[in-house]
Amino acid sequence: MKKYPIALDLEQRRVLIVGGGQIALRKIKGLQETGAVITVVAPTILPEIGPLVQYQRQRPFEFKDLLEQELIFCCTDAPTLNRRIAAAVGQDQLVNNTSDKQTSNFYNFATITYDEVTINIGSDGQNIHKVQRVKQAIQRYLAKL
Ligand SMILES: C[C@@]1(CC(=O)O)c2cc3[nH]c(cc4nc(cc5[nH]c(cc(n2)[C@H]1CCC(=O)O)[C@@](C)(CC(=O)O)[C@@H]5CCC(=O)O)C(CC(=O)O)=C4CCC(=O)O)c(CCC(=O)O)c3CC(=O)O
Ligand SMILES: NC(=O)C1=CN([C@@H]2O[C@H](COP(=O)(O)OP(=O)(O)OC[C@H]3O[C@@H](n4cnc5c(N)ncnc54)[C@H](O)[C@@H]3O)[C@@H](O)[C@H]2O)C=CC1
Repeated sequence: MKKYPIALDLEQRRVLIVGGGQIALRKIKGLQETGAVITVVAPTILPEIGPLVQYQRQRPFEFKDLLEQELIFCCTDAPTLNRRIAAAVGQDQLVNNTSDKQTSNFYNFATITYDEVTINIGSDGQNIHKVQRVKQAIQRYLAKL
């Protein structure tokens, strides 16, 4: 099914990141300056993550962590757990399972910021490698303007 691209206003919205490794860090970096209120839950959390989030719960995920969260990223290195979390979200919650796109109800774009213009590149989850090649080609083009 085709996906519908939108730009979300996340100011004061609650975002949960399950997992505290490299992929979690990438998603958290993408959330900077959106005004989102970010909670991370994981037994081990990269030290770089601390200054970038509002709340850290240094322990394994519990299902009650989902309560009142609006956007959820499953970023653990346990694909079965990521899938169980994605399956447990409510109808009004958005979930991105980084280890199984079939269970996500949204994806992230690769983004280029060019002054006030944002260029979002995506493939509806079809081909991340092509997305990265196109991003590089656009960056080379913009560098020449
Ligand atoms: C479905 C999706 C789920 C989601 O939303 O997370 C997804 C899935 C997968 N990614 C994989 C690999 C990598 N993804 C990245 C990076 C990014 N991936 C992002 C999005 C998405 N990736 C969503 C689809 C977006 C769309 O196409 O519409 C970006 C755009 C946004 C973000 O995640 O923040 C960010 C770009 C940052 C930038 O360049 O700007 C890197 C690079 C790195 O980690 O440094 C690698 C290592 C690549 C390598 O090996 O070089 C694999 C394994 C593939 C394989 O090995 O074959 C899968 C699984 C699969 O495709 O099934
Ligand atoms: N969407 C994408 O672009 C990509 C997704 N991935 C997926 O992301 C996953 C994570 O990758 P990395 O961040 O590199 O792994 P990592 O090893 O750096 O981090 C894993 C994190 O999961 C946490 N974790 C483990 N069990 C947990 C539990 N019960 N509750 C809460 N947190 C728990 C760990 O404490 C750690 O913080 C990979 O296994 C893979 O499935 C990997 C590459 C690209």
